[in-house]
Amino acid sequence: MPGMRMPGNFYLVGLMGAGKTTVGRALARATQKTFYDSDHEIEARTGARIPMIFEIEGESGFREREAETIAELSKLQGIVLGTGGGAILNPINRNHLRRNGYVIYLRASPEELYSRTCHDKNRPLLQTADPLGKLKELYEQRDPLYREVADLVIDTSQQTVNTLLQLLLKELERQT
Ligand SMILES: Nc1ncnc2c1ncn2[C@@H]1O[C@H](COP(=O)(O)OP(=O)(O)O)[C@@H](O)[C@H]1O
Ligand SMILES: O=C(O)C1=C[C@@H](OP(=O)(O)O)[C@@H](O)[C@H](O)C1
Ligand SMILES: [Mg+2]
Repeated sequence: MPGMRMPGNFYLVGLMGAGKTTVGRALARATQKTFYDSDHEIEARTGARIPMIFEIEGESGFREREAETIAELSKLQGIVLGTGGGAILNPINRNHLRRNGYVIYLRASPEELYSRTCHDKNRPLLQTADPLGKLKELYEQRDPLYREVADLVIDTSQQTVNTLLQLLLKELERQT
C-alpha cells in the first residue's frame, strides 16, 4: 500500500526501544506525511544531544524542553510524530496528543526493550547498573498512561518493522 493518504496526525508513544522513531519514520513515508521526532527536535533547538541536556539541566530541564516542543509540534497538521518515552508523564502533553491526533501505543516487554537498547548509550535513564530492572519499573509506571492516551495498541514483540508497518496501515485504513 505505498503512498496511502490518510487525514490528520499520527502520534507514536511507548517505552524506550518500542520503535517510535523507526516505525514512525516508515509510517510517515508510507502515508506521505512529514516525520518529526520530538527528541531530534529538542536536540536541534538546544544544539546539544539528549545525554548532555540531562547532564547539564537534569531530567526536569529536559522535560520542560520536551513540553515546549510537543506543544508546538502538536499544532502542525499532516505529520507523524515520534515522541520520547517519557512525554506522556506530563498531563499537558497527554492532552495535546489526545486532542490533535490519532495516538498509537507501540508495546513491547521490558526484556525485548532491553535487547533493543542495551548497546545504545544515548538514553540517560538506562545508563544504570540494572537497565532491565529500570525498564521493568518504567513499564509498570507508564503502561497505564500509554493506554490512557492510545487510540490503538500494537504489540511489537517478535514483529519486524516492516510487518508492523503493514499491520498499522491496515488498521489505520479501517479506523481513520
Ligand atoms: N519491531 C522491532 N523489532 C526489532 N528491532 C526494532 C523494532 N523496532 C525498533 N527496533 C530497533 O530498536 C532500536 C530502538 O528503536 P527506536 O525506533 O529508536 O525506538 P524508540 O524511538 O521507541 O526508543 C533501534 O535499533 C531499532 O532499529
Ligand atoms: O523514556 C524516557 O523518559 C526517555 C526516552 C527517550 O526517547 P525514546 O523513547 O525515543 O528512546 C528520550 O526522550 C529520553 O532519553 C527520555
Ligand atoms: Mg525515539
